[in-house]
Amino acid sequence: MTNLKTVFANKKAFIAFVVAGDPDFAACADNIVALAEAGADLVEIGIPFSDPVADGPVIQAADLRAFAAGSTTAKVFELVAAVRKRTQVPLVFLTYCNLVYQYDYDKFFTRCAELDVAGAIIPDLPLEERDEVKPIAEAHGCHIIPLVTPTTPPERIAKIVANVDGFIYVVSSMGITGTRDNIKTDLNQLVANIRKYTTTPTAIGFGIHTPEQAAQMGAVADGVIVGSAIVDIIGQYGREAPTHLQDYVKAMRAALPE
Ligand SMILES: O=P(O)(O)OC[C@@H](O)[C@@H](O)c1c[nH]c2ccccc12
Repeated sequence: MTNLKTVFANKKAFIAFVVAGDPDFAACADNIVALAEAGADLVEIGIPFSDPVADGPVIQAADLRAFAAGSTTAKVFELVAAVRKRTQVPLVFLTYCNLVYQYDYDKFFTRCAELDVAGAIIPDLPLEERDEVKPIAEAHGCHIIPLVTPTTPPERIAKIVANVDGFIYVVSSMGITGTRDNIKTDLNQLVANIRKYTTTPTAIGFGIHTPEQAAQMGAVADGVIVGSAIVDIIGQYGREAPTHLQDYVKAMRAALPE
């Protein structure tokens, strides 16, 4: 099983997000391989969900393309199996609570372990319910990646990051996913608050799309996460997406601090 520590070892991490099955399963596998080859250190695979409450229009549209291509959780696991024949890039899932619950926690993380998926980001899993699933994930060697937002109070940050490894997802801004030109949160302060309680790496996501932002956010945290900008390239270029994705990832990676 991939140790997520390696993702952050001796470098800032570039983390790319795609929606599984967007625009179809074959193209999605090619896109993930292209992202990995261009230097993405970790790929977040979104499992399409009918009510993606934290997602903006770009990712919602990708979910719809994936559903039109016949996406189901079982097919997403098949996609990962196909991807695993082509790349060993570290992978995590991003999806919502109900989907994992419905698939069955133990079955879900058993499959993850078999396919070397290092964990899951579940944005609607509250801290209060985390113990329902975290021990099961960990029994399979998988991480539950927690999220900290600009309004999370310090006492709650302490609880959220306790006994967590993998990484901490630092949400840059309130609201939903989507590119933003202005990120106003004091992320130095937010990351400093997190680092008071843990040495687990941090990665900032939500809104990041330009090399300038990658440079700025990469100076604050241990990694940056880009979703909507990548999904937008996939939506725009279809089958031609891989070369465009590679150019984009190379430019973003090059902008990250050493
Ligand atoms: O799309 P953005 O603004 O680049 O943000 C990253 C994001 O797409 C990815 O991590 C993500 C997709 N869906 C989410 C739901 C909640 C939190 C994070 C996510």
